[in-house]
Amino acid sequence: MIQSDPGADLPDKDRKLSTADHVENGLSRILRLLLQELSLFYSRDVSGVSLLYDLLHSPWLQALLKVYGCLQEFREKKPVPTTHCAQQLSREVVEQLHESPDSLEIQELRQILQAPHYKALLSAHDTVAQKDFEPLLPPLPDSLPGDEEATRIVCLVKNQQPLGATIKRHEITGDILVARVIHGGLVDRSGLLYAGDKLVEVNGVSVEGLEPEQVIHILAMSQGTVVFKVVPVSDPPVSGWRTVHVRAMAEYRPREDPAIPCADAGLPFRKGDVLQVVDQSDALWWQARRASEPAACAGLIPSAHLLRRKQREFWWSQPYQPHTCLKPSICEYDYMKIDEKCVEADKEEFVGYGQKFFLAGFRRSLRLCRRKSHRGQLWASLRGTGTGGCCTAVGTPYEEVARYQRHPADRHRLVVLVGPSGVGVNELRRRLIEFNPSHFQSAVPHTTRSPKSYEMNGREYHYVSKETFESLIYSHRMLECGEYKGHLYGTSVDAVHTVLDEGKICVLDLEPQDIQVARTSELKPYVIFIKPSSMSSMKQSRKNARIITDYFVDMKLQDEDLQEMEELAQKMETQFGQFFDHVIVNDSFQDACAQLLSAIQRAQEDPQWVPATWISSDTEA
Ligand SMILES: Nc1ncnc2c1ncn2[C@@H]1O[C@H](COP(=O)(O)OP(=O)(O)OP(=O)(O)O)[C@@H](O)[C@H]1O
Repeated sequence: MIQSDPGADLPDKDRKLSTADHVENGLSRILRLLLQELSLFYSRDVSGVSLLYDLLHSPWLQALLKVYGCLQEFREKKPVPTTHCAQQLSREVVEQLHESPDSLEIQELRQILQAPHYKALLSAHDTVAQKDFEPLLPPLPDSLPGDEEATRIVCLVKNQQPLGATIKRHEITGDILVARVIHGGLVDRSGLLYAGDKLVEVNGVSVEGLEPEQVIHILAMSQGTVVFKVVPVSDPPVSGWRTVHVRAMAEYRPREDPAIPCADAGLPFRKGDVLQVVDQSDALWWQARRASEPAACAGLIPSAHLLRRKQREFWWSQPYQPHTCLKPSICEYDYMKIDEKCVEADKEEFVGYGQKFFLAGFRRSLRLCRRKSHRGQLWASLRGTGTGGCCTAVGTPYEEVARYQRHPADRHRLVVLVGPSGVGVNELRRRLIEFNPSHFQSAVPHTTRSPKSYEMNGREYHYVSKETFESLIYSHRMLECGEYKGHLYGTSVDAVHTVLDEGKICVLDLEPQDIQVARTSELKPYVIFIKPSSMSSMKQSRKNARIITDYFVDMKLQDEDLQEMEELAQKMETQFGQFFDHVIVNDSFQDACAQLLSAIQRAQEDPQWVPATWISSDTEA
């Protein structure tokens, strides 16, 4: 039917037409011929042909092809305008029509020629014909004083957003200068003002001798278009900064900072927020936006140096407080006393998938040793944290981060659960492992106490000598450790590796002050904070809950315990929130379990922000 050469099968007459006219109306012609051929099939009722016939016959396609044909024709002809002054010609015609005898046709023609859209059409025609695309600038005056500074007039149309620039007064000259241009703001997007430009006038008002606040007032009062007269800076700053992503390890509230150059331009952030730093050209104030809002206008944040200084000042201004943020345990009540047997006798076996599984790392002695405020001199001295607790008061304010997505062939990331005592960390971890023991597992802890008759080395614990245990601490192979009833207990990095090397996901619970020890490129931990729900719903959901303390097991939760749990959770978040990758509120068990499962899946499969050093050490390795 249709060949690549459309004229090949045509009779001679048509062939001639086809070559002669193909520029003029090629496609319409092909369509017409196609329709002719289709009409044969159409009359024979061949299936699908009617659809094609109707489509090709449709008026819109015909009109489109006509437009296409005309455009092609004019493209070939390269038309030149008959006149460059169609408007003038039209005016003359209208005048002459006034003098002509009146008739309906003349009235109609006059109306057409005087209609605004027709006049606009002729105006556009003349502009194109005269190639008049540039605005005409007035000629420069002949006698320009030699010392006159070149000025620039900048017009900006204000919308609801701020202009996105700050100004300052030059200390010596008193000039009002643009101090900084905020990335992504109106001024930045206009590309017309730069840091260092000198303001001469704002909306026709001279700014000479004015204070920056007075200039701001003029700007605030102006509506719509703002006109600046500026002396441009001789070398506009070139933005050559590499954009970096950082995790805020501290909190910042610009409204409460009297030192910020412009509180409105400040970007508030909380611990753990990931920020994209777009400008570090100023030693004190950087520009950043939230990583989750890449299109947003940037805001001012203190530089790392400045924030560290602020942290130090704040720290010294605080009255001395013993580190009460991590209480050893919940209050004691007169329930069943712990004896040596119940300390060790947690439910550690279960049957799942037709197999018998053993739950290591759930023993009460291990959990109790974690809570002891006295965590051993050796551990404390190696960690440099005294008795543990609020060690991160002054540290790196921003941690550089990068996107990391685990390769399916790589070892799984360690999953760390953290939460105040009694919130349900243990129960959630136990349920997770019972849900799929071939996928989730806990690490087998170490202890210096001797094994009981029914225990097996490497099952309940790795039983080691005190010397071996201490050498593990010295060589930084212990993730956590504590002392209980004169024995050392702890979890080693190697025990975690054993689980990971089996292709499983290792799920640990750690005290928050131990998270930093686990934060290595080797383990790439994903930290989930388990948070208590509101007091009222906890009172409902925890009616049958039982907790253990330093002295009692199966203690019923009282209102004071719930209150204490809530306070402790707040303290943990305030102090260690920067390390939490995810937060789960443990209200209903079912929901919390489902959230835990999906968070772990995301951690292992989706891209996540991790410290940049984890990635660089991977690349170097
Ligand atoms: N969402 C929940 N709804 C009802 N009960 C819960 C919920 N979460 C936990 N519990 C119950 O609360 C009690 C304490 O839980 P769990 O032992 O897991 O706390 P924990 O955070 O591990 O603290 P600890 O380390 O002190 O044991 C248990 O009896 C548990 O069954």
